[in-house]
Amino acid sequence: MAQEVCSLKAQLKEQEKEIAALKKKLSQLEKSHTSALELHDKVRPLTPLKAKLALSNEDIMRYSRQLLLPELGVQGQLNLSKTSVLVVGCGGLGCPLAQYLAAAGIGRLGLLDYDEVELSNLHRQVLHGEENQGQAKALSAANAARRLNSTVECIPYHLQLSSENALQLIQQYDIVADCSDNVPTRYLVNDACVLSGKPLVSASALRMEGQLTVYNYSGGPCYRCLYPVPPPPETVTNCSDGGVLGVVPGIMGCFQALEVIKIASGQGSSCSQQLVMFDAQDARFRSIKLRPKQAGCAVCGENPSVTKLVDYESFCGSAATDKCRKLNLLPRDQRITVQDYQSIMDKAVPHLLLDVRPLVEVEICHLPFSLNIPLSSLEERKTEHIQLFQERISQLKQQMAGDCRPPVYVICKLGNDSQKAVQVLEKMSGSEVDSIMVKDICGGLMAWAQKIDPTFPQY
Ligand SMILES: Nc1ncnc2c1ncn2[C@@H]1O[C@H](COP(=O)(O)OP(=O)(O)OP(=O)(O)O)[C@@H](O)[C@H]1O
Repeated sequence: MAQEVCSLKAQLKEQEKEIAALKKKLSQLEKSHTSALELHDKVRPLTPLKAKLALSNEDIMRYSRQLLLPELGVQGQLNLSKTSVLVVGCGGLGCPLAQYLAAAGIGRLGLLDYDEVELSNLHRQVLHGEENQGQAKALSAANAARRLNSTVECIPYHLQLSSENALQLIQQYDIVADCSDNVPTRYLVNDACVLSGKPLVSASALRMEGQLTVYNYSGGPCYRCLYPVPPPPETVTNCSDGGVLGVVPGIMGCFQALEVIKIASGQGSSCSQQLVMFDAQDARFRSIKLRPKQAGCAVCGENPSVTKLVDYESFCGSAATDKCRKLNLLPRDQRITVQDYQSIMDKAVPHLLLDVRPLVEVEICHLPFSLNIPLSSLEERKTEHIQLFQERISQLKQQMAGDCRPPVYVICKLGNDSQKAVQVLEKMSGSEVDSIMVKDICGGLMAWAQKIDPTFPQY
């Protein structure tokens, strides 16, 4: 009895400790979530930004190292303090951009993003920390910018920029920075900037490369002058498909901040009608002259056909929130679900599992006993890969000891490349390779991770 009481008391003590730790964590979380900034979930009119007539002693101390530059000086700093900038997207580009604009003393910073912070963002979205996971990116970025410089007015917008709100929002700012990652948003921001007469500092980053230009500024072209027609959605790669080294958007976001600061302070940008390209592999910047403003441009030309914002998702054939595009290339009977494949595995039905991802992804994770032949090798009919495939099919045939066609199940990350691989193999079946029965596994390894094996890594 006494022993039982002792053990219960010990358990109680342990639980009290856990409760105290949880209370501490809760209060820290509450503090970080309510830290002074009001999160805007719709567009409201802003009061005009007050122009500073002179720098305070504190301003002089804070900005002394940049005030010493003849290119900036006191007037340039005062100009910065009366400029407002809207940052569209608080991700890989938006974070470094907002950080340097806040540090440099921009007057007002609108930080807009519909998304929340995730663990896979942290390698490049440097204003967010581990404790911000699940928090609105706009709020997390605004809190971080304010910690850096509390004299900057930061306005977090937790909303998606759309045809309904873009003009009202953009009209309230002096300069717009496009830090988004999708084609419909690029057209939307461009058109809204042209219709409101605002300069647009635009950048992008993918893998080991980045690009930057300034649109709709000092008589230069707009995005539509260069790209009148959107690219087919299936040709567009984003960071979650193609990957990106965190430093690359870091460099491009800093470059955007530089151009914004030059425009805001009155020095002007030399990136209008110039495309700057950064190659991280060669550590090289190159600059090419772009075509000038086009008289026939649909939005900034002489007789524009776009005089108000349109439906950009229909125009581009993709949505701004499409994190991963799902293609539907095959009929239902050529596809199986991850549950079907699990039962094939459980019943030990003889088959070949073909993983068509690039080797770099297979090294991150793969299912056991899969054969890796990247889609590109199949498309190019790489001899050594085709031979390897043939060998595995012959082994499978021997194992099956019948005259039916050996089943091949094709898998990739999301179920898009696997469908393309099925189409390639279908064409090869019976002529270039032995006759096979080939099917795609719907949703790929990410569906496997979500529906079958929660311990399988999601990347
Ligand atoms: N129309 C839009 N309105 C508001 N925010 C947008 C819009 N389009 C894109 N964004 C935001 O722009 C940011 C772009 O950041 P980034 O390119 O680093 O991609 P990400 O979506 O965070 O990353 P990942 O693709 O790895 O999930 C994202 O946070 C995204 O939510």
